[in-house]
Amino acid sequence: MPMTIAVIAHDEKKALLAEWAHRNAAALVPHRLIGTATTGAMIRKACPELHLETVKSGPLGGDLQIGAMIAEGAIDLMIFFPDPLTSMPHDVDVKALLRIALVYDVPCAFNQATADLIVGSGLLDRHLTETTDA
Ligand SMILES: O=C(CO)COP(=O)(O)O
Repeated sequence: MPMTIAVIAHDEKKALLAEWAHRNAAALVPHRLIGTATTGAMIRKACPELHLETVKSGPLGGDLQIGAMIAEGAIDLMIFFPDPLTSMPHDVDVKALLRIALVYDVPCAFNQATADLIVGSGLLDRHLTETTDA
């Protein structure tokens, strides 16, 4: 089955995430991506072939929408490149997203190195061969 993968980045890291998605487009294309609005728009521009839907922008509730999807069991993997050097008006939402991802044990990558390890592990490809009733 395809995975549902949340893709989120703060402004300073958006180009990095778009570049990562472009570099890993072949592995990502069979899966469903859910991005916060601005991150999603940048990824869509870099890789139009990806199946990407968007929620609201992070500061307008997008992090919380993705958090709610995590609570519902609808997110299999989260790739989130946060900016650790800039204060955010929606810091509490970012914290809530991280907390709920930990509560539900969602596999997460917070930088390019870890995102590469996850793709390199074959997790995305393995998931495709799994069936719902397996
Ligand atoms: O703010 C974000 C994550 O906290 C991301 O939101 P945008 O992708 O809309 O910038």
